[in-house]
Amino acid sequence: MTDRDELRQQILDKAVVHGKVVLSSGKEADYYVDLRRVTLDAQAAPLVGRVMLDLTQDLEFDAVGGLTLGADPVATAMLHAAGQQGRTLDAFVVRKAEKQHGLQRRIEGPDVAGRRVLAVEDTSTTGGSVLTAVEALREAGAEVVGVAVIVERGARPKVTEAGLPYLAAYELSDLGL
Ligand SMILES: O=P(O)(O)OC[C@H]1O[C@H](OP(=O)(O)OP(=O)(O)O)[C@H](O)[C@@H]1O
Ligand SMILES: O=C(O)c1cc(=O)[nH]c(=O)[nH]1
Repeated sequence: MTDRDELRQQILDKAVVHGKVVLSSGKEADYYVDLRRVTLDAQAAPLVGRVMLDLTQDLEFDAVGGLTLGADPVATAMLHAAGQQGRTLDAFVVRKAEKQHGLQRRIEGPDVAGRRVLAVEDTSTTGGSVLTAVEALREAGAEVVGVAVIVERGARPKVTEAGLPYLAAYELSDLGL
């Protein structure tokens, strides 16, 4: 089995939950893809790193991250997978709001100013979360080269309208949703 097939199976086994849920946008849905159960899973997380690096191989970037919390383990999985391939890739975390104490940073990790960065998400539905991260990254002086998600749940038009390449490892149809 390829990494992509294996990760797809992990998502189906561990992340897809059927039932009424309220989404981040406030909209209701009949199913949820709880990718934290995959990105924080010992067996699945290394697959996340490799699949997402493979997905984004044509983009040039040297740091990866997104809006906390869903994006965080995606970024660190990519950092570790890149290291195993002999490549240096930093990660960062975009806070939902600037920290009020300490260094009062909105983006944590190595500085992103002047660097080419990739914005990631576990899943993107309206694109609101990832575009919030993109805005914060641009404000911090980073060049956002694209957006990559594990599961595309509807955000593609909004992200591409914003002029960014949008890559998804899986479409809902890949998961039978
Ligand atoms: O495309 P959107 O409509 O913005 O929805 C997708 C977002 O929703 C989830 O996070 P959530 O807002 O539940 O927060 P969390 O990551 O802190 O759990 C998910 O991890 C994405 O970040
Ligand atoms: O839109 C969301 O909030 C959302 C959908 C989904 O399937 N999974 C998730 O973590 N968030």
